[in-house]
Amino acid sequence: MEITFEHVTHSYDANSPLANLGLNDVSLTIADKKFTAIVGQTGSGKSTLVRHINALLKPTSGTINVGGRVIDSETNNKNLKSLRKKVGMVFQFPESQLFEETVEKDIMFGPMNFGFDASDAKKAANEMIQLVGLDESYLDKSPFDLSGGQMRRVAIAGVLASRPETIILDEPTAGLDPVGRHEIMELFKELQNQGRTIILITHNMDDVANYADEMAVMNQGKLVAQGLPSVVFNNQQLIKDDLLTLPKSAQFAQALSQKGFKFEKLPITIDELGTEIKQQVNGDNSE
Ligand SMILES: Nc1ncnc2c1ncn2[C@@H]1O[C@H](COP(=O)(O)OP(=O)(O)OP(=O)(O)O)[C@@H](O)[C@H]1O
Repeated sequence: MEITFEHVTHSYDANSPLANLGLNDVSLTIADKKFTAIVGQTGSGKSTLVRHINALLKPTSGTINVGGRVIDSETNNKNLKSLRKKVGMVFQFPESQLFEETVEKDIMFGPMNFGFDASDAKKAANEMIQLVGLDESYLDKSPFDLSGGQMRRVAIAGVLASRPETIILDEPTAGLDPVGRHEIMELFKELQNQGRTIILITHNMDDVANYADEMAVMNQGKLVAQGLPSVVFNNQQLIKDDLLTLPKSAQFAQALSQKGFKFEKLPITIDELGTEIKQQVNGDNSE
């Protein structure tokens, strides 16, 4: 589903549309079926931006077009179910929203709310628990008997169970250990491979470099850059202005530049860095 923001401004001050701007005249297209990362310093407007996609927030001015559904300041709260079924949102620390007695009931809650009948919701719970890397035996457990990482997976399964076309992830791996983070990121990539649109808010630039097709950089409510990660991470001005930090491979390449290595373009993943170093070392040897 393509998502387009046109001149979207959001003021958190109900009395003054020009004060406390969470978003300031943002125009942006998020491509269908791609993996798009939204980055920016804390308070730059990332969460405010994505909360407009399922109309949790309405723009003060401007419009958002979500696969043909237009959201503007006049959008009525009453008819949002079909939109919210299509756009699943995993909030920061989603496990804090678990509340049912069993994992199964928790995962079924979303689909039931969106009109699935009980047997379809049960089937979805069964599929999704496995998709997030837990076996069926977890379905009968209390969510509160699980580890933090397991609870996170259950909460994600609950969002996936309604089979949204677009999945918005607001720092979904915050607080997870590196192995847990890797597994969850691989799951999101797999969901994209199955045809979903993935939108990820993150502070982890390695995840952006490794998984995203496109990235958008926010600062003070404005969109300051958008494009391929390999291009955006090579925008020196963004780095200089402290609007973006580099993935580790690019940082390492920068350090190597001080030791005589030359990079026309900073490599942003370990694979790219490895290839560059190999070429340069082999090149030196053959001289
Ligand atoms: N409910 C709210 N009421 C008033 N101001 C808010 C509210 N939520 C966010 N803001 C303000 O809007 C701006 C953007 O906040 P937002 O949460 O969208 O940033 P963010 O980039 O997601 O930050 P973080 O990385 O810390 O999650 C900030 O200045 C913030 O203080």
